[in-house]
Amino acid sequence: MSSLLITHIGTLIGLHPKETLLLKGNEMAKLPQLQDAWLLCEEGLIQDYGKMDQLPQHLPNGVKTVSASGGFVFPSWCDSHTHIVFAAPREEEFVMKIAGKSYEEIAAAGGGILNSAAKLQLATEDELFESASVRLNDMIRQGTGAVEIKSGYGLSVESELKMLRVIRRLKESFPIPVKASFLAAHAFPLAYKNDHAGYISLIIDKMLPQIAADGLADYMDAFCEQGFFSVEETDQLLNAAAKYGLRPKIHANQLSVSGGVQVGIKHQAISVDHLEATDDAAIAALANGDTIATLLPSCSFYLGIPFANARTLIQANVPVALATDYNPGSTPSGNMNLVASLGCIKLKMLPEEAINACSLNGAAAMQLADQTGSIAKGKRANLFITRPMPSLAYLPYSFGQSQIETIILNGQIQ
Ligand SMILES: N=CN[C@@H](CCC(=O)O)C(=O)O
Ligand SMILES: [Zn+2]
Repeated sequence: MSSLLITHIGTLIGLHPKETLLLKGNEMAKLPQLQDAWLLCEEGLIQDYGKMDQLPQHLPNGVKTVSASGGFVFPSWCDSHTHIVFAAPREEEFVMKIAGKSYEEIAAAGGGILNSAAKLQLATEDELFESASVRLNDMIRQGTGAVEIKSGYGLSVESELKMLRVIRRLKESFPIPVKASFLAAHAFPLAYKNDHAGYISLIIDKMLPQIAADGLADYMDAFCEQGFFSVEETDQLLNAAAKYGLRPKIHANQLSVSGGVQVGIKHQAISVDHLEATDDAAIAALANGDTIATLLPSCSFYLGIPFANARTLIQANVPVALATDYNPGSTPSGNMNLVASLGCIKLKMLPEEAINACSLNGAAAMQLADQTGSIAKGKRANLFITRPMPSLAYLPYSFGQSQIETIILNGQIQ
């Protein structure tokens, strides 16, 4: 693999020590930087960096040089919560929402997750791979350099496995780390509307053993929410997943206080995600722990539901990550730049906090913080170069616009 030297970096962002794998509390506002810098990538990894006035005399043979022309260099965004494998968009529900229908009302009318599941059953693996690839390429162009993708629009043995095989193919085909979460417990399929125990058994007895045997999932997910999966059902599912070594990353407290946070922590969840409806008991359960609160502000924005209380979580010394939740129903957007902006504008996070939440803590929410999410020697060289900007805050301030000029993955310009 070739070497790449980036010169004339206005500001190099995110220089956390390599051993820093998770940020909480006051640490979240610390984002070490270096001005007037260079950075050298070799064999796909960050080899070294320093000040421009100390540019090394001896560089690797055949090194390619690119000037950042005074722009900032950031570690790539780490998007730790997405549902980008789906068969069709749902813009008809967008129009229903404009006309005043709630997310729950649309789901009850046969829309929502079941609508996506019906369409996914008819799609081939190739079709799903092609459409998810277009989405993932768009996300990469917007600065994402690591991603988690969930199943959950299959809701049958065959279709859940189909989704997970598509995610595996994305893993094998794209130059960024991809993690897979198994989310058959996303909604009860129509056939099991009145037989919840039957669907839970299907997941535990038929899906999990095959998925584990084929190594198709890294994590277990469940939508723990009124009208979806109860705390008891989630508990049962997470117990079963633990037998296969699958740790949880779960949907908790999105539409109501569901008890999802506590059941997630009981099972050593890597992250509990959403938390738009979080109460004091959930914050107390998370306080000072290592379970990451993954907040999804573009979902709140799109659905018009409350925004999670990031400030209280940070004050309670909880590690906070931000992710897109890219999916056809509640968040048809995979733009992490917008997520960083909404983190600042709506969650009142400082730019440094939002950027850490979109990078290092996002990586931690996929157990990838040892290889990506910050600029450290030996880490994967997944980076982006921005236009020259007056300050760090300018990136989230200029919401809805991209400042990104160049994407570098594994030390190679894309
Ligand atoms: N809340 C559950 N799952 C998704 C939405 C899925 C859908 O509406 O298709 C979410 O995270 O928002
Ligand atoms: Zn989700």
